[in-house]
Amino acid sequence: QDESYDYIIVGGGTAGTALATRLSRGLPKSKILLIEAGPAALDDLRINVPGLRGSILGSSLDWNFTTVPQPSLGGRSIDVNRGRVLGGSSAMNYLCYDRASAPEYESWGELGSRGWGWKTMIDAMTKSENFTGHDNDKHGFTGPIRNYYNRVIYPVLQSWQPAVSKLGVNVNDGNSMGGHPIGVMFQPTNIDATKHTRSYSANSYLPLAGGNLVVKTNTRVAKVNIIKYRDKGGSLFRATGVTLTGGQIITAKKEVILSAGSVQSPGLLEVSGIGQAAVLKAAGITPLIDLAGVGENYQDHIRMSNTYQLRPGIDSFDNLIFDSAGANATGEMQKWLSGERSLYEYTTAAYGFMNWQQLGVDAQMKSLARNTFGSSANVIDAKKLQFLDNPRVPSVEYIFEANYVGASGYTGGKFITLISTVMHPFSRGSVHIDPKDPFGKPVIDPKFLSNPYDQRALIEAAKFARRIANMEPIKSAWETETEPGEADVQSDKQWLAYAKKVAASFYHPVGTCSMLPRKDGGVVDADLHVYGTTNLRVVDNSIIPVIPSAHIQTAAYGIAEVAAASIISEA
Ligand SMILES: Cc1cc2nc3c(=O)[nH]c(=O)nc-3n(C[C@H](O)[C@H](O)[C@H](O)COP(=O)(O)OP(=O)(O)OC[C@H]3O[C@@H](n4cnc5c(N)ncnc54)[C@H](O)[C@@H]3O)c2cc1C
Repeated sequence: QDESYDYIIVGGGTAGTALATRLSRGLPKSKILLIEAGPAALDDLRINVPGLRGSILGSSLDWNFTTVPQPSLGGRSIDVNRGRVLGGSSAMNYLCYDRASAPEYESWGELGSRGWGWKTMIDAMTKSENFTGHDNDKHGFTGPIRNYYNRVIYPVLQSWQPAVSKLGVNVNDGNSMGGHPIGVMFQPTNIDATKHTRSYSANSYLPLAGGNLVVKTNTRVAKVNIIKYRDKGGSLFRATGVTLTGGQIITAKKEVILSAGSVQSPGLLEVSGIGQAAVLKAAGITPLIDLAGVGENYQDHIRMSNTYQLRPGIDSFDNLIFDSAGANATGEMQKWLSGERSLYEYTTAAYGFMNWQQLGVDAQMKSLARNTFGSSANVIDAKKLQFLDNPRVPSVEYIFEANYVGASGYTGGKFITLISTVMHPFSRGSVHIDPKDPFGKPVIDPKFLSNPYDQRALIEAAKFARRIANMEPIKSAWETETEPGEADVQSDKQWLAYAKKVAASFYHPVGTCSMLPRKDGGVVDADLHVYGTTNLRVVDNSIIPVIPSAHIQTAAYGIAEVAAASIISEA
């Protein structure tokens, strides 16, 4: 006999798990099903120990996607890691917990989605937050996701604010979470202050769920089942449920909600008959709704690193990552396991969010952007041009790490790394089903560095990172720039060649089921309903129309909170 539920949520990731929890509490009489392709891994130390962040990349808990070869990156294919586990990418991420500038969330409403904006998102993001600590910043204190400022800070990181501020950049400590991220600062991390474990959707939202939520793990949805029916206004489509990869059909009496993330929600729409007719036909799928935006508008942050070998006697986190069987690492792990203060609590702490004025290249970056995109008819390009005129909106992010995060591989020693990331690259790519294997890995083409602005932005950011590294007190901490190397890379031509060789994703794909008017490439409306359907929504980071200048887990939780409140109020 077929199973049936009121609401089916596809994807037990960051947003999906948060949404399922809230719906179960807000709609206690409804039966809710959350389906996750990966396992529950609530006791997995690689997830729970903050300092082991990154260690499930490439494992069976990672979907291990890659892009198609990127012509502007010398034909390299770039890894696209995504969590395949209950909690999704919130189980795999690097625990950076922050928010973008207010005008960026405001832009969602300005682009045509009524009700969305800074107020909506800050209320929702703080609803999901449970901050431990004292500062004057904007926080939530009663939500499920716990966070604090790292209590383990390597001494070398204390050189960050003094060095960067010598270049004229404002210090913004304890004041960057309320829509004003510009400056140099420490930021929080999503660690539970009581146990010093990662706080993520599976261990922080899900325990709050009601008994009316059923969670199926290790269960993959093949497609959404959709029927056509006639309404007074014409044809509309209705989701009746889902088909699992084994062929089982599960019925949804009220709604199906896709929360499979920016890389997989578009493909689920496509195999279900919603997307560009040409893409669907090539894969042998009968188009039901010809929706041009599905899988388009793929935006991601692009980054590169400058690495510096430390002088003898200056400590770093390296041996805890690269010599995890060594005496220091095993001793620190033992401390963590017995609840003592441990270096394995360390995560990213020191950040900088800057505009081009602060880097001293404002006029040239604006004119390059205008010359390249000034006549673009695309609304996202136009919004990014506006951001360049607003000094509140960061164009570059820096992370200052007390360990090696380079491209050529760790070969021993102690390091600091400056990671430079472009916040609003103009490259917009796509993700679609593979016509030869529609249920297999998607075809991902972010079009990284495919325009002169993005190229220039990355190299100006990395050049400024070198200037920072050469300011005291950072300069006294290191003896050699190992990547890219001052002897090898000096001219802009050399910087660009190096960027093409090493640039990578910062794991923030968005936009592939954008919340925009349909005419502008939208896939969902302001209620997150897929255009042409009555009861099929997308609730995850794929709906974000313009990539924000932040790490984006807070947005995923915020989107889930907004969606939950609206679904509950409509029921
Ligand atoms: C390596 C890495 C590091 C990151 N670091 C940070 C950071 O430090 N700070 C930050 O803010 N953000 C970070 N991010 C980004 C952030 O974590 C993600 O943007 C966010 O978690 C995405 O949430 P989501 O709900 O959109 O998707 P996800 O959390 O990825 O959830 C999608 C879920 O759907 C499941 N799924 C997919 N297809 C199916 C199917 N057919 N059937 C059933 N289930 C399915 C997946 O297994 C997954 O669990 C990082 C991301 C990665 C990958």
